[in-house]
Amino acid sequence: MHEKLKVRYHIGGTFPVIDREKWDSESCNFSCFSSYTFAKCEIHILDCITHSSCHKMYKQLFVTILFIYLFVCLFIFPFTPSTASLHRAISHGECSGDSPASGGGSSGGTASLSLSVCFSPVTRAFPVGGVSFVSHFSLPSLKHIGFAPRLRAVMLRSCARGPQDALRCALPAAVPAVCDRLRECAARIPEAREVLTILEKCTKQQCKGDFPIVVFEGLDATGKTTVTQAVKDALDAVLLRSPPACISQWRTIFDDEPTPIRRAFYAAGNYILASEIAKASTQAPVIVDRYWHSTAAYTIASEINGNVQNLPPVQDGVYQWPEDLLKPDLVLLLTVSPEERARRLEHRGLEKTKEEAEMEANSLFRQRIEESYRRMMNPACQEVDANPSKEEVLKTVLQLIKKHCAL
Ligand SMILES: Nc1ncnc2c1ncn2[C@@H]1O[C@H](COP(=O)(O)OP(=O)(O)O)[C@@H](O)[C@H]1O
Ligand SMILES: Nc1ccn([C@H]2C[C@H](O)[C@@H](COP(=O)(O)OP(=O)(O)O)O2)c(=O)n1
Repeated sequence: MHEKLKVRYHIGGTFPVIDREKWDSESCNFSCFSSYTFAKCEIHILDCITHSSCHKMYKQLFVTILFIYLFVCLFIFPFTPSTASLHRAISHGECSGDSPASGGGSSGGTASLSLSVCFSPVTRAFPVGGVSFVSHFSLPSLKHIGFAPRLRAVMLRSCARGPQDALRCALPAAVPAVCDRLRECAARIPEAREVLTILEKCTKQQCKGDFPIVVFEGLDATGKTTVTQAVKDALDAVLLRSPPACISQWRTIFDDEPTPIRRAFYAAGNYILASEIAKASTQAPVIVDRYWHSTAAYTIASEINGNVQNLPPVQDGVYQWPEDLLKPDLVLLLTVSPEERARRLEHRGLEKTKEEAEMEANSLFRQRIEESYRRMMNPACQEVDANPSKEEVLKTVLQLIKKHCAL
């Protein structure tokens, strides 16, 4: 009964109407993508109610009472939500921490934050447009769904409890979410402000040119650098890599940060890269070494523990390409056997990053990354067996590019 609802929110703007078919009209349950949207969902609910087909008088009366109610809650009750009190609200069932959204339930770390919608004695008394709202929030707890900016930080900490919630928080899959995350840490990490400035300049030009865009993905030492260089030479293409050069000097700083900040950096890198890709694709074919699929696959694999069964189910929203990010024409996933990869890593002899060391020690982590890559959608990855020699891999890859792209 829980439908996944991607909530778009516009604080202070015009509120979109919720598609009421997405609602479970019995209990008014819905799922939202992240704890960020928690407070804002309430706004949608209001909007939904005001746009419902209920009798005009009912509507006006309801809206008036609701605004009085909110006014009282926001200004009469002390507005000091604490992590502890929010936890209390959650554990008392006023909002539930997990749901069977996307079919995962709370098992295997696939639950997402779901809020049982909550409007009170007031809405309970008003069955509106056939939808009777279940009262889950008591009056005092309404202060937790206010509009103060600091509430968002509280929400973020408090609601990111299950692995799936942590995953949603860790993977900012749209420019506003990336910007928010960078802004949140900019006071502590000045480089975040620099990334933001570059990002804000870049998000405008996102229209691709006529030449194809081909992305190469895969674990470390699967041969991406080798093959992308060879393809660039063979096709006289432009070779770009993520994170792009203009921000890669700050990579070591962000690599030492907690996952949500670290991934916000890589996500920002993808959006910045997108504008470089767009520009380059007007001149020549573009070859890209890592892009969104890397950000998503590494985030998912590091936020979920255990074996691949614990990953969010196939078709889950985390595997979707962000709507506001320039799409490539083809994504090739290079895979090699663990033994061959180990041989190549040893042969390459570079110092291992913390993540690479973890990958060597933990083959499950490696498996989770590869499986996440395989589950990515729109565009999905086309797998390439990269075990053979460099020449053979290049030949296979060029054939695939010719087959899928207009060249
Ligand atoms: N097809 C291949 N066969 C054998 N060795 C390879 C092949 N492709 C790459 N290598 C070697 O494996 C190592 C890792 O390759 P690299 O291109 O740096 O991988 P990545 O960019 O994916 O980390 C390098 O030493 C490279 O020369
Ligand atoms: N678009 C990108 C690119 C890299 N990342 C992350 C994923 C991993 O944590 C590292 C891997 O980068 P690394 O430079 O080691 O990759 P190579 O195998 O050297 O090409 O960077 C990302 O999240 N998003």
